[in-house]
Amino acid sequence: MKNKTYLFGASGHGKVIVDVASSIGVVVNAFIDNDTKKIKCYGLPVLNTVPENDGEFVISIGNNEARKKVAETIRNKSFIALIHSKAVISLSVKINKGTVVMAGVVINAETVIGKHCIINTNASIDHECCIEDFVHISPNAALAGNVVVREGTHIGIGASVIQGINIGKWCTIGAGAVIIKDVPDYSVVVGNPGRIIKKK
Ligand SMILES: CC(=O)SCCNC(=O)CCNC(=O)[C@H](O)C(C)(C)COP(=O)(O)OP(=O)(O)OC[C@H]1O[C@@H](n2cnc3c(N)ncnc32)[C@H](O)[C@@H]1OP(=O)(O)O
Repeated sequence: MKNKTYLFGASGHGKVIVDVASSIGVVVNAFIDNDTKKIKCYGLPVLNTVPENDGEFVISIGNNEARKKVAETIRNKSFIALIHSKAVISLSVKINKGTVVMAGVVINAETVIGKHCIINTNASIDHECCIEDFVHISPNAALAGNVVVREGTHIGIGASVIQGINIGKWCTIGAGAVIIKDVPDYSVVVGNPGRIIKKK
């Protein structure tokens, strides 16, 4: 019997993941959510407990810290990556479990994407980048070659990062920022050129 597929997090982001799954013929059976008021989402049932039986899971929570907490809570489950049929990904790219790749994404040669990442609509990640676990690359963000993004960092919508840059862990890069220098851990950076406005 075919394994069931569950999305943890009945959210707008979850709806987009349902569409990603559908583009590659994967049927999502249900959402799971701690909010007992949620009964249906995007036409699918919302369960309030994690099914005991076997199944394949994706955590459909946009917030990186929250996604990591859930991943630690249900770490014994089997996670799958979901990649939209209209993403263009080099055969030399490695994408780890729990990660979702939306429509229009391009990922070039020898890039490695960690676990439970979100590579959002139309993001462009060039050659030999290293994207660690729980990172979110927002829609229309562009990373040039050899960029490293450490755990839990959020690259905002439309941000650009020049080649060879290292961005630390649990940073937020603001919408539209242009990153031309390395960014230390826990920084919030905005503007062109990017400047640190605070630490988390
Ligand atoms: C499918 C999806 O929805 S994916 C989601 C995509 N979402 C994003 O990319 C959101 C990215 N988030 C941002 O850009 C946010 O503005 C953040 C995280 C950078 C800052 O948010 P906050 O911490 O709430 O900061 P706040 O709004 O108080 O702004 C602080 C200062 O930075 C400025 N600022 C905030 N964001 C930006 C930005 N993106 N570019 C330039 N300046 C900015 C503000 O104008 C303000 O300046 P001031 O002090 O001179 O008034």
